[in-house]
Amino acid sequence: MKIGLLTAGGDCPGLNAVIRGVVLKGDRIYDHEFVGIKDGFRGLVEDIVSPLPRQRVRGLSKVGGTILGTSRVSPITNGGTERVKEVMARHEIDALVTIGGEGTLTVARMFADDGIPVVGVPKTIDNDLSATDRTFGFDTAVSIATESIDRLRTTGEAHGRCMVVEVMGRNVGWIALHAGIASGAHAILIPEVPVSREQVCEWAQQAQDRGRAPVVVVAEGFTFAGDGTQVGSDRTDEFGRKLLGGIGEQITRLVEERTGIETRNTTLGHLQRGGVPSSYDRVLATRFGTAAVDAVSAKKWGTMVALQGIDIVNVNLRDATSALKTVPRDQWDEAAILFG
Ligand SMILES: Nc1ncnc2c1ncn2[C@@H]1O[C@H](COP(=O)(O)OP(=O)(O)O)[C@@H](O)[C@H]1O
Ligand SMILES: O=P(O)(O)OC[C@H]1O[C@](O)(COP(=O)(O)O)[C@@H](O)[C@@H]1O
Ligand SMILES: [Mg+2]
Repeated sequence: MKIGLLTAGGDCPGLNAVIRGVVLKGDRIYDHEFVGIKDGFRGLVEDIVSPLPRQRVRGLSKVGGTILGTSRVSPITNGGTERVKEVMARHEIDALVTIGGEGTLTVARMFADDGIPVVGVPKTIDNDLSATDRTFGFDTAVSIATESIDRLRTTGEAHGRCMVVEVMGRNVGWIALHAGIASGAHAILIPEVPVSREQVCEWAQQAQDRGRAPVVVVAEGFTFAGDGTQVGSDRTDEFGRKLLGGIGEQITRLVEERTGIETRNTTLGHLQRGGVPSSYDRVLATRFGTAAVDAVSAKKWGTMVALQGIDIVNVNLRDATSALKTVPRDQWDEAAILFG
């Protein structure tokens, strides 16, 4: 079989490990041939396809980013599945492995519905995909955020300041929750649980009153109770979504104005996505890659590889994309007992 690989959406530590896993097992066990599709769906509609022999994936499991490049170009609004079928036919591609988050996998589902042979691999630092217990990239992002918060705490303590840390998480607060718990934050603010301005200031004040330098971790998609609108700029990504960012700065000013505690904001941004994947993410990504090529070989079209417990399984793309995996309220409540 000739198999086309692409990575789409925001990049994520572990993408290269998946590519390596697919190609190595596909070459050694099934004698498949591989091609790389450049920059996600852009390469599929603009016909940018090149050979992906096993020599190209050497030593890749520890390399950040993606050798294939990524983008947020939509194939649906750029020629649709007819164009995709045309490019696949020109290169005699029998099947696709699409590696991406909920957006990419939604597109993969549309492809499968239209008869394109496709298997999905879930990726996201946000950990917001249903039907898989974990996605690779999340562990790395949480480690980077935790280490950063630990560092911010010591400088905050030296100056007696409140430190606000904005982490990624457009729709869900998994990174904020895990990094916040790991680093002992005094408040963790996530999109799933709007909180009032008064409550945030009260937590900061309580920590200060106990002689601590307050640490507030906020996911970029958090909104104050009653506000509803996420903070971002008027710029949009390639898919037209507002670029988020700025809630950390808003909280910083709020806490300083209302409590008088000197406060600083740090936005971690793309530091959370760059660089080498953790060993956990390398292992998960490699397992996903080798399972994906098994699924292709077994013609399990319209499915996605997933982690359930300690097993890698195949799930229907429809189940994986029907709802986002948000932080359950009781998990946030568990952490909130220690706030302030
Ligand atoms: N419902 C949709 N209809 C058409 N294209 C979509 C849809 N959802 C996602 N896409 C395309 O897939 C791309 C990847 O999705 P995105 O959410 O950006 O990344 P991720 O796959 O990481 O979630 C989007 O930028 C967009 O071009
Ligand atoms: O700066 P970019 O590339 O637009 O990405 C920002 C987004 O990437 C993410 O980390 C991951 O989003 P996707 O998984 O949808 O790519 C979001 O939390 C964040 O809003
Ligand atoms: Mg997405």
